[in-house]
Amino acid sequence: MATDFKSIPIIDISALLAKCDDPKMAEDPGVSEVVRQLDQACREAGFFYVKGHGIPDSLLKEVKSVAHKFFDLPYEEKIKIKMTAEAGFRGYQRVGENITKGIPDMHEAIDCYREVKEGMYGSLGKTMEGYNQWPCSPQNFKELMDVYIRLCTDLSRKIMRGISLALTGSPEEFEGRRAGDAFWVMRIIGYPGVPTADGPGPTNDIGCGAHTDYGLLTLVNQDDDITALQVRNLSGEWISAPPISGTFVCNIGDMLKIYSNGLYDSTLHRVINKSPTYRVCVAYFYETNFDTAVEPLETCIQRSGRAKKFERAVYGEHLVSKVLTNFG
Ligand SMILES: N=C(N)NCCCC[C@H](N)C(=O)O
Ligand SMILES: O=C(O)CCC(=O)C(=O)O
Ligand SMILES: [Fe+2]
Repeated sequence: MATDFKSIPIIDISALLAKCDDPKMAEDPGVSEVVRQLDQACREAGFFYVKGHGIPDSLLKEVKSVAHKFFDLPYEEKIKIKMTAEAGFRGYQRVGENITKGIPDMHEAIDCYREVKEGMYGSLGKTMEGYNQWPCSPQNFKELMDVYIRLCTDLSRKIMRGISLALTGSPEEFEGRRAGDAFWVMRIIGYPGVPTADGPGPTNDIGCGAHTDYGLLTLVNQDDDITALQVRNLSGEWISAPPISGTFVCNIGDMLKIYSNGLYDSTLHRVINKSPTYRVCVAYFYETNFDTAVEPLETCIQRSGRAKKFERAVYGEHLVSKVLTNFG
């Protein structure tokens, strides 16, 4: 459950990463300290920054820089990779195309998903079947994103081992049939700056309306210098998550809320770019296996000292229902 947090904690996870695949990791004092901080942040805010994550700052910056270059291209160029239902909702969407709670979001984006081959998940996976669409320009776009996705997947798996220890005492609860074959989503997002006297700008200022994320854990790589991401605390105040160079902003998704029986919540957040400058964010979403049925973990039911709070949900069904409402 979220509390009345006023700021979002920063966690140095290097000690966790160092021992992450060691069978005795749970006994390591450095790991235990990271796990304690993860648990506190997840209970209090559902949001935290991570540093000491091992992904080079130069890569974080390059990913945002190619995103800027893509969004700078003329519309005719960007629309060459237009998102369509036939492509499994992969590709470019223009400003206002994504809908949150009935209101068009003032962002444009490229949506990417783990590949879903024909028939892979039967009728459950049909909507998401397709291949990612990559722009020809900037030239190294796909190669760079492939590397980035691989590193984010590995990092998320390791953070989830820490979260698993915090919730259950075992590092492995989110492996195997739960998330051993993790589905992932990546959104490369651009938020126009506020209108200026001499040019067109967005028609409202909500870059992305209040929402929760869908899966287990999100890694947000946001532009330096613009504060736009806001997180809602228990009293309904919006707390800013300003950029901290070299870090990821991490947050909990709906599937982890269910697994934890509400010990951790998928916190509401939104994006408002009030600056005159165009803002880019690359959000990586680490999810369960596509066809996994998610339900509260027994240890979490016990620890939360109450009955099962959520019904089982199939991640793929949750994703598909979101995608279909996002794009009407
Ligand atoms: N894959 C994720 N988490 N995407 C987040 C997008 C949030 C906005 C979307 N229209 C919504 O209402 O969910
Ligand atoms: O732009 C951001 O900082 C966050 C975007 C976000 O919340 C999302 O895409 O789910
Ligand atoms: Fe989000």
